[in-house]
Amino acid sequence: MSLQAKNIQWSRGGHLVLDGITVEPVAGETIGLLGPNGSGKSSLLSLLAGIATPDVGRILLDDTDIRSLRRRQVARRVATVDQHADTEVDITVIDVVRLGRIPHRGVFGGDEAADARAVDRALAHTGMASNSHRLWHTLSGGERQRAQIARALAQEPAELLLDEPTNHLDIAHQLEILSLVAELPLTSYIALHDLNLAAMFCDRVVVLAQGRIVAAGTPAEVITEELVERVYRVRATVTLDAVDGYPSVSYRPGSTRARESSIPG
Ligand SMILES: Nc1ncnc2c1ncn2[C@@H]1O[C@H](COP(=O)(O)OP(=O)(O)OP(=O)(O)O)[C@@H](O)[C@H]1O
Repeated sequence: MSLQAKNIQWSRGGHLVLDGITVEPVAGETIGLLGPNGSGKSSLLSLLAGIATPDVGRILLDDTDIRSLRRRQVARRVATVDQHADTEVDITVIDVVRLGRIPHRGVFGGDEAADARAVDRALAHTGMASNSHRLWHTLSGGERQRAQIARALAQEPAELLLDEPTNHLDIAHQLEILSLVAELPLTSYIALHDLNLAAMFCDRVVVLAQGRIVAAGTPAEVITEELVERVYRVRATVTLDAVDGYPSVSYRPGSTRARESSIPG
């Protein structure tokens, strides 16, 4: 159940962006979308969010094709945090978080008490309650990212889609944001470039290359030296963490990029 992609194909400008994509998370799982630049991670997220529509295949929200749902119905279930989630308008954190309640408002307004409770819960969950009246331009990158996640949580979604949520964050904030997301009782899809962070925080990972799935499974099954070389053309040593058992990647100088890609088509 949950939010699933079934045999998706999607082209843009005559270019096959995604082909034969099936991802079927169990409710509550954190799914890492991995793959080189241009492999299709953001495109898949936009299809899962219902922002774009596949040419072939279906995006199912539980058992319902997302195409048959109204925008507002989807937004009540699926929240997104974009790579470039930012605002030029200098509003306060709490006003940003309140935007998450828009899908819950009807023509005659919404339930103000429920809105306030959801906003308070989202601020508390992301550790932003004490920052709620700060102006956007005074926030650090990590605080802005937390505010955007709070806005998504105020939506009270069952599914959360995040496109490189750790971009531009220092390592402490990367760990903090991903711990926060992984602990949420939601189904999450996270596009990530950092294989070590994906290994630490994702229940399962899906690796895309040239718009196709080239590997999928638990991080320990998927993130191997062979995979890193085949997909990224980079030599690496992969060891299993002695305490937690997840794979840990150390890169070795001297990539293998010069060789022709052998990614299966
Ligand atoms: N609207 C579009 N028109 C033409 N090509 C597109 C369009 N959207 C995506 N693409 C192409 O689809 C491919 C996948 O892009 P996408 O942004 O999904 O990859 P990505 O894995 O998220 O990349 P990155 O890691 O660089 O963010 C790229 O080759 C991109 O140029």
